Amino acid sequence: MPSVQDPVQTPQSPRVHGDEEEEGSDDIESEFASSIAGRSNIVHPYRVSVAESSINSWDIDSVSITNSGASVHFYEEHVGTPTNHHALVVHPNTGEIMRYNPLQTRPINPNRDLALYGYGSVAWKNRVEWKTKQQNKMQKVSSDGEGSDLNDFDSDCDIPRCAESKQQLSRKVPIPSSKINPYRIVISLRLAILGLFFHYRILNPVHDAHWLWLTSVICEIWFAFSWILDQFPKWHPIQRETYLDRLSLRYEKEGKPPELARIDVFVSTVDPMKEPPLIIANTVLSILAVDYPVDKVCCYVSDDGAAMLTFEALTETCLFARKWVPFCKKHKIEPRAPEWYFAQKIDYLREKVHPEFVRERRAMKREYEEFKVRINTVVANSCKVPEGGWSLPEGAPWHGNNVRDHAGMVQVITGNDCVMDDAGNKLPWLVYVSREKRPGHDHHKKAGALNALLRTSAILSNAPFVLNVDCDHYMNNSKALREAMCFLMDPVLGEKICYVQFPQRFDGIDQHDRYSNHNVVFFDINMKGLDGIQGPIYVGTGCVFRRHALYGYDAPTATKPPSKTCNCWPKSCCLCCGSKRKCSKAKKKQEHQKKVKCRNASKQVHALEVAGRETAPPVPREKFEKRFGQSDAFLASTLQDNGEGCHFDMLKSLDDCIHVLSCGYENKTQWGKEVGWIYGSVTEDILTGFKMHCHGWRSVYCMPKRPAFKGSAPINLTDRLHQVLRWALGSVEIFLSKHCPIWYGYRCGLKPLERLSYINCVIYPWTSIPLLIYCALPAFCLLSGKFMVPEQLPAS
Ligand SMILES: O=c1ccn([C@@H]2O[C@H](COP(=O)(O)OP(=O)(O)O[C@H]3O[C@H](CO)[C@@H](O)[C@H](O)[C@H]3O)[C@@H](O)[C@H]2O)c(=O)[nH]1
Ligand SMILES: [Mn+2]
Repeated sequence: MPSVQDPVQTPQSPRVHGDEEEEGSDDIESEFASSIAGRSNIVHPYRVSVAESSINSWDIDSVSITNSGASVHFYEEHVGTPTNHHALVVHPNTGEIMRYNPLQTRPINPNRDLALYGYGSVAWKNRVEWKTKQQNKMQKVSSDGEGSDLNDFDSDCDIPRCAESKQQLSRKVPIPSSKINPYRIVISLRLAILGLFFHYRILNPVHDAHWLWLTSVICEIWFAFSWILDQFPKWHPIQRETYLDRLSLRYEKEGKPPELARIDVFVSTVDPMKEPPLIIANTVLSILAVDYPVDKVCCYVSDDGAAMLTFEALTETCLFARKWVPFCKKHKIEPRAPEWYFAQKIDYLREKVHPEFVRERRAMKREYEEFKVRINTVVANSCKVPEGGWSLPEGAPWHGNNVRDHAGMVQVITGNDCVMDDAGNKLPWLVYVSREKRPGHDHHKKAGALNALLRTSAILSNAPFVLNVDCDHYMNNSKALREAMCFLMDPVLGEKICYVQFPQRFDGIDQHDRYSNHNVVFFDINMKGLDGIQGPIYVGTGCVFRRHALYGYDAPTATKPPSKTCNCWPKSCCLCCGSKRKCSKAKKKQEHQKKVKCRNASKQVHALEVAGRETAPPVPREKFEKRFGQSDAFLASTLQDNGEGCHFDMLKSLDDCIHVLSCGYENKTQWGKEVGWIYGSVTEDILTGFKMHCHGWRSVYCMPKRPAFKGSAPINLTDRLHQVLRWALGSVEIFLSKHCPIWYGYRCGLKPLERLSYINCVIYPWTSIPLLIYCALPAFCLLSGKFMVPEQLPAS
């Protein structure tokens, strides 16, 4: 029996603002009608198709038809079902109460060209037919023009360029000593005063109120300790500067295909009511329009809500991207999330903008308004879930009808040249993924979702780098990926870097930042300090990872041979070469590794790697399976040369994807323990970054002048308190787990000061206890008539 969802009670995803401006009405029906009038070529969702097709209709009849003209037109009476089986809904336009038959399933937009929904497990279209069509299309595709206008620098002369292309891609910018030294002096002074203070406190107990004195001293010691934990990692902050032009010179040589590394972008969403589709659409659009070679970017959206609304919104987004992406690239606009771009006011006269741009911008703004109307329509329609749930036009039910119990879904919405933009260029891949959910399984929230994406993307695109963003964090700087590559692709320093973290910046926060959403001390001071030690902690979004580090491998050690024998990534090097010869360097390394005491955190990795080298090929499969699970496709991908483009059989890959998305896949594997995002805390981000640092990796904090990502922060007190409480609980979970930085991972790659800062991260919620007690002490003093310091000062 399918679950019954009462459409009257289903909360509606908030409507987007701004779409009423142009149409002069706040009414969905009229928005819809006027947009139809303006754009006859757009296929619109349900309302019209309902009137046209009685088979797929909503079968809604009016209960109190007083003035039923419009509604009768839209909602047809269903005679087959008794009226007591009908559900009641309020008509969005007239406000009258309607009935509709909930037992009918309703397909997603049946009028749209089915190919636009892409290709995957939720596709109803004949797969073979689709494939042939795509192959024909692929043959017609001319080479793509992307990458030529990516950097605006002058083409002065070639010789300096050559020299420049060999230079480092980034550098540390020292913080002027005039700034940092006063800070250090103050810290030292405070430390000295603290010493004197405790000298006095400990040597002068209060004899008639010993417990009062002792409690207060314990609290004070705790405060001093947590202050030290907080200050010391800030001792040596650094800043960094990137050279995007050198990156381009090195990896985008004229006349050659760009050699920039491929990157998979992970966007996670869970609840379309809390994370409205328009927000996700903006994030996805900013990613699709990124300033990076198109065939090097794949965007994966993980939908833990398995919502057809999200899926539909993404297909709409993909349609709009065909116009939006060429516009962004032509005019090099920032940011590439339309909502925020159009929110910027441009003074055309003062900035002397070209009239053609003004015209195109206006036209694009209109397109965007219409896009918003379409998203609103999808949102409005999604509130009327029929009892049988959503269905696909061919009659099969939508897998996600039961959010807690459904099969995995993968749908490549754009990809394999399936969708070109209006300028005739390819669009980056956009893949919709919803992992399998079954009752009784622990799905591990965001970490579980990201691990599922990590496996799926390994099978489909297997890019060596992975960007992770929350669905409400759009890319504010279209060069953000290039910024990250200045570190990760640096020939000297790059190999040791596991991730590049960008600061979290937020829009829409009140002027005084009353809930401290900006977290200035953390993002502008602490993280810079950590960058001077071993690297910033991972904060869950706006972070570009090395896939290899996510697989739980150790950072390359200093004894690593300086040059690679093949064009592949460390560790898997020997495996993927398929060579049986054991070069002397490799032997030396093995011997060295035997001498090195096995690192606590990575015993299995070492075992696997050493075994892998000794017997390559074949790879010791059982060990691999114990670590990564049983998918052949996934195991093969871990050994693949990451520099290669992806060639795969779509049909076979989708089956493999469904396999790795299944909820039992991680059983008896190292996923969430040593591999991928680590489970065991709601702040999976801190834990995951911590494990990487324990493996000896370094991370980098990148703060481009134009903020790389911007997100939405909670702007009401309840949400903010919930968020802060969740973070604190996450820290407590880590503190009480085996991964507590106080005792975990000694004799591994974690530097002592970095450890201090992680200890600070997991210990801070406990400060609430001494704080509470300390605040209560004066009350006790009053009640007991005693005091916590001796009442007579010691005789001098
Ligand atoms: O079962 C789940 C739960 C959450 N998410 C996604 O996880 C992200 C973060 O969740 P949210 O509820 O927005 O948490 P916030 O407190 O706003 O997020 C901050 O804190 C989290 C925990 O430290 C980090 O993971 C985030 O990146 C960071 O932005 C969102 O994109 C969600 O869609 C899932 O995909 N599946
Ligand atoms: Mn969030």
